[in-house]
Amino acid sequence: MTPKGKVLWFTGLSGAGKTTIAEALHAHLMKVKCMAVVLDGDLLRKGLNTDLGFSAADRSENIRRIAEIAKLLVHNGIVCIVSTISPYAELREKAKEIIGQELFSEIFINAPLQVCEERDVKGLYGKARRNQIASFTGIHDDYMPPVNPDLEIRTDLLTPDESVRKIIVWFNNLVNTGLVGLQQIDWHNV
Ligand SMILES: Nc1ncnc2c1ncn2[C@@H]1O[C@H](COP(=O)(O)OS(=O)(=O)O)[C@@H](OP(=O)(O)O)[C@H]1O
Ligand SMILES: Nc1ncnc2c1ncn2[C@@H]1O[C@H](COP(=O)(O)OP(=O)(O)O)[C@@H](O)[C@H]1O
Repeated sequence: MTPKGKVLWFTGLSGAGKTTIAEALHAHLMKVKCMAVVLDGDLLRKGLNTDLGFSAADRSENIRRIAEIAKLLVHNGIVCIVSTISPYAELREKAKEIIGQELFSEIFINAPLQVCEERDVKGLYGKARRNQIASFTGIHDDYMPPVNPDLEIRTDLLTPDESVRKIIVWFNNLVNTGLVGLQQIDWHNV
């Protein structure tokens, strides 16, 4: 079968669990010899997207660039785990258009704002509440939850392990029904 990858597009508030789940899922996929990469918005903003801030226009450009990279990767049969807030429905629609509907799955990493704020992994919610950072998603800027995501993970109700397991079960089902053809690494024949 021709390998066809998949873009697993994680969306959710800061602190919802996107990075934690993306890294664990990536580790699992590599363990089972499936070529996978993580594109993390926060990390890309330190390099490729260092010129961008958090205005609506900059978030849109951020998502456009990430979607273009994901498109290149997925067309080479690579599973691409995208981990960005991508707060507006129109941004996620645009990403889906760039990548192509059948290669794109939207995964809502969902925890209520109050839970994310209590976690405050990076201290950013505290800073946002003190107005030390502007346009913070959930505080001064909107987050529009997906209406009909392909999968929703409630990280306030599940442990990180349970969350990753739920995605793996769902993903394995896509593979078994032929909707994803994996690019497997055969280290013995490289
Ligand atoms: N104003 C504001 N709003 C939201 N997030 C902020 C902001 N300033 C900095 N950060 C940090 O940037 C990370 C989000 O980057 P993204 O590229 O995912 O954002 S977006 O999709 O373009 O909206 C986000 O990372 P995560 O916490 O991993 O989601 C934050 O750590
Ligand atoms: N089910 C879960 N899935 C992922 N993270 C969880 C879960 N339950 C609690 N957490 C915790 O929530 C925090 C999420 O942080 P992080 O992954 O950086 O979020 P994000 O990338 O969305 O900003 C971590 O401290 C993680 O241990």
